[in-house]
Amino acid sequence: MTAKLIDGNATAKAMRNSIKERVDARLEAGKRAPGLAVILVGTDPASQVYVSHKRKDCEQVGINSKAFDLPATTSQQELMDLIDSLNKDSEIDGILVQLPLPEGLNSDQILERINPSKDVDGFHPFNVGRLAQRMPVLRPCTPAGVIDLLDGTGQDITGMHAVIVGASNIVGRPMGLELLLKGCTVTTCHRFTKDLEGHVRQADLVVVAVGKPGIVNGEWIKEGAIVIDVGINRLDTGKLVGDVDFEAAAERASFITPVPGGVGPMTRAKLLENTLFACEELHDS
Ligand SMILES: Nc1nc(=O)c2c([nH]1)NC[C@@H]1CN(c3ccc(C(=O)N[C@@H](CCC(=O)O)C(=O)O)cc3)C=[N+]21
Repeated sequence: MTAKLIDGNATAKAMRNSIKERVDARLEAGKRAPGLAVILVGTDPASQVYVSHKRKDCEQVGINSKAFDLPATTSQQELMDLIDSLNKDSEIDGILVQLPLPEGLNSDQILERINPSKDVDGFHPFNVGRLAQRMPVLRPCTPAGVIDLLDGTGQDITGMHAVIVGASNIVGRPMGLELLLKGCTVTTCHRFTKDLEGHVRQADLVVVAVGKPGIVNGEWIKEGAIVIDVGINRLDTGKLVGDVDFEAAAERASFITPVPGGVGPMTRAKLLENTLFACEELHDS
């Protein structure tokens, strides 16, 4: 392997430590702890694991997490009412609705109900619009975490041709906005893209967020390119892998994120940072 590994675990840990210090300083100054409401609807096992991680992360840095575990039979109206009450709750700085929601619930309508100042996922159209217009407030956690990882490499990505694979609302689209803001020339590929290989071969920076192991062949990576793998796929063997064929990509890349231990831990750390930001800058200032 010739690529340097981008260590998301270490970067996330340093970020949590600094968040903890800032929270402790608040408490010493007699201010309240930041509060995060974590809402889980239904019993999807993967979602249960993710949510329990997020709650532990909060505990570790001194953020008060308030758990709402709702049955899969919860109605749209009940969930909307819960959001309304959390929007009004002065102890709550962030509201996280774990996705995907069970079938029958309209997640777009629910996410749009969250007060934009409590939208610590950065999914609300207000926050996406602010980012699109170069005035970010709360930024989507995964793309913002990727930017921190890129900053950590010490490479200047200004003017790079960035190719994003995947155009979801939660990663691909905001990732393009973040990279534009960094001065990249951005290409976004998606299910209708005709020559994925041709685009990836041109990229100085590749960000892959599809959720399909091997969607990017490692041999497509240009010599010296930076590779960011957002995919998290559990194989039948139990092994976690990303979307990029890691071994072959690492032969060519200059920097590459591993899975696990790359982007995932940063997504979680950014959620904590957004919650503290909402508390200090949007609610308690
Ligand atoms: N409202 C909402 N916000 C989210 O941010 C959100 C969501 N819903 N639904 C699900 C996805 C997925 N997601 C992950 C975050 C961190 C890891 C993570 O830390 N992964 C570890 C591995 C953990 C393991 O071993 O399973 C790693 O990559 O090293 C994984 C997945 C956030 N999501």
